[in-house]
Amino acid sequence: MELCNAGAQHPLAVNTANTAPSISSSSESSSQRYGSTRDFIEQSASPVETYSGSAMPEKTPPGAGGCGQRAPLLAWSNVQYSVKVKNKEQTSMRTLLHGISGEVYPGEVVGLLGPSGAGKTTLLNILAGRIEGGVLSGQVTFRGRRRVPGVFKRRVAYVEQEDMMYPMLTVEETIMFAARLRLADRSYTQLQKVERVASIMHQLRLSHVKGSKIGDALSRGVSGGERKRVSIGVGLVTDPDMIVLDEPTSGLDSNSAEMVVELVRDITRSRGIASIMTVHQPNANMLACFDRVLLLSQGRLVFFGPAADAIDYFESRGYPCPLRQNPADFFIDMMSLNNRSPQDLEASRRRIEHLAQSFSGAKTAAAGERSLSYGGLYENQPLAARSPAAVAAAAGASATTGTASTAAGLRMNDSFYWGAPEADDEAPPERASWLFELRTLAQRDAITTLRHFTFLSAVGLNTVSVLLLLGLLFYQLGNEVESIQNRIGLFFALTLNSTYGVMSHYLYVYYKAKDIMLSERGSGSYRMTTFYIAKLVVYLPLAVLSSWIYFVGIYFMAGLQPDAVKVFSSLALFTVLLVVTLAVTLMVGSFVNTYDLASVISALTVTTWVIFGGHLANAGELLPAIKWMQYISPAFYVYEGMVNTEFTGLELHCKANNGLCIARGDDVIRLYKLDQFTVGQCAVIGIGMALGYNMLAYLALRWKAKPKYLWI
Ligand SMILES: Nc1ncnc2c1ncn2[C@@H]1O[C@H](COP(=O)(O)OP(=O)(O)OP(=O)(O)O)[C@@H](O)[C@H]1O
Repeated sequence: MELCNAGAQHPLAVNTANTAPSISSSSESSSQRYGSTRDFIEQSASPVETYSGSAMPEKTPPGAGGCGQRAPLLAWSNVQYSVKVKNKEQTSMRTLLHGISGEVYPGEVVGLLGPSGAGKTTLLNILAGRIEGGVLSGQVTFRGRRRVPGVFKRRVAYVEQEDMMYPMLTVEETIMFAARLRLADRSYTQLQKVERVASIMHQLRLSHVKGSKIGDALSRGVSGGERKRVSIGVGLVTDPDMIVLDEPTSGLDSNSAEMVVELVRDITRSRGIASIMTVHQPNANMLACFDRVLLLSQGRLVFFGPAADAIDYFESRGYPCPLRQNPADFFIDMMSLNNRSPQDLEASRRRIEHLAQSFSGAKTAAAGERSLSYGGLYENQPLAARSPAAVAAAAGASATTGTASTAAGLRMNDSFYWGAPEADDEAPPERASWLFELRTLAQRDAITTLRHFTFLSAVGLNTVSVLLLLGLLFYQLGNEVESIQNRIGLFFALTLNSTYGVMSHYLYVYYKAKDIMLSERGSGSYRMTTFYIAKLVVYLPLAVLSSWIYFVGIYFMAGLQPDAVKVFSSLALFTVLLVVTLAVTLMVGSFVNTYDLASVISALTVTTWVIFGGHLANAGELLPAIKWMQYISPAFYVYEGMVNTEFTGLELHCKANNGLCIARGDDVIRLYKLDQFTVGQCAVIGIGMALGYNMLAYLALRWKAKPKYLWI
């Protein structure tokens, strides 16, 4: 593939060198004085090491005849973003971005640089279609047209700062599952997916660790740099048009950080896609990987152009870069507020204001002289052709043909721009079939759950300890009248443990999975129905089997009625309670944003169920005002059903001298007022609750997980 833009002349180079005399006069001296730094940046843009694997096709922008008619892949103009902030008792709007414009071309890497709090992540999120809340204005176009959210999010890979991946999956499994979920099973064979994953691992230099686990703070896995590359690999499986990376180097040592940035540059060039990334403090090698840098300070655009030109530009504004200082550090110093003293703060404020206004002025001047630094004819040219002469010629041509441009210089409706809209441009890429997606998610959940050692240990420990504790506490109850209390107590203990046990274990794993889902959901990776049902498919058998083990064991250790119908009835009722509890766990987990709050709410829910479950207070003696709570407690129906099953037909032995004697189990049921519903009715109500709570859990998930991003 022909690479067009390496070391290209850029709009700002035109601005600084040709539109303002003061700049052009200083540019020569600056290149002499800072020749080494500038040369270094330009020369460090090393040739691209491409991978010629066939699994990832190269991109040819529609409507563009290769490099001859380049147009921005993504263009943004006058982007303004404000949020509501509370200051003591007053609420006011704070503007985080002030009318930012720019564009990124296929094959180009743009670095967003600026001091902390400059608005880099905010701008990146807006460009990636991931901004929530606040007031957003301006215009962003993708391939010359307004973004269609469903299409855009599947054509753009967003690599978050936090790597959201399952720590127990291997590198290969992580990328493979992403491929299986994001590539339609009708369009790609398994072999093609395997080839694509291999190609991505090769390109990202991950092949040697493909069998290593991702790992996390608790379990050792691949290194930070490798993990970041896996995140990038996950984004690449759909063969996106653009990669957006938020701080891909954060937390990495300089070697790993450089490698990540270099790989992004190589992939960008070799695949002809575009990349935008925020980087906190790049070293000179990393800076050299950016075709252009967008410098932000206090939400204002300070510079946008090749890094090498930024040195000239800063000098032309009276801020020369000291010899041998890392230019990125210099830019960030120049753009940072200096809080050391009120005077320093004021001086730094004035400097930032000056830089932002100068750049805005340079752009306006450039636009006035028709060199069109943003949008306009210029963008239809290959970057290499953007010499001042070429630009001037193009501007002249524009004048004669009367080409229209918008106020921001973007020619959104020009068919020359990206060619006529293609039918499939607006259609989201085909997705995996529902069943295939469910199978893949269930498989991934099964692997991650079964490899979750802490979780499995907790479940196993709970099963064994409950079996031993309750089995020994209620060992061989017999049929004496005293066994009434023990039988009732045993069913209460079983109800209590099944609910608390399931909630505490599954809420935790669900939160981990939900965090990853929310991140994957942003890319439209899969449907909510498949995500939810996969959870049930994996969690339910595990919860049921582990609980059955202690239930059956305790049943026979306690010597409850060994009648097969009674055993199965009690087991069925117990299972219904497990299903309802899991559904409520998923409902609370879906609805509540934080695990801490969810665990408090779920503990409160279970406690309420148990209090109104018919054991602690006589079911018939409750105040009418709170009696209804009994009827919304699944524990009440299951407890009543199990007590009914056990005591029906039970003959009890009364001691001769004991004045009080209840000889028939049926009388016990009446005494405790647990005869409001038959066993069958308890089961049906329990099943109804299971279905209802599952439905509510799914709706809560849909509602909470639905992205509420702002689009312009
Ligand atoms: N939703 C919000 N409400 C209020 N203030 C916000 C919100 N989002 C961001 N900010 C503020 O806007 C400014 C820019 O934030 P942003 O995260 O974009 O900066 P940044 O340049 O990425 O910083 P860093 O390099 O430290 O991550 C910061 O001062 C931040 O506190």
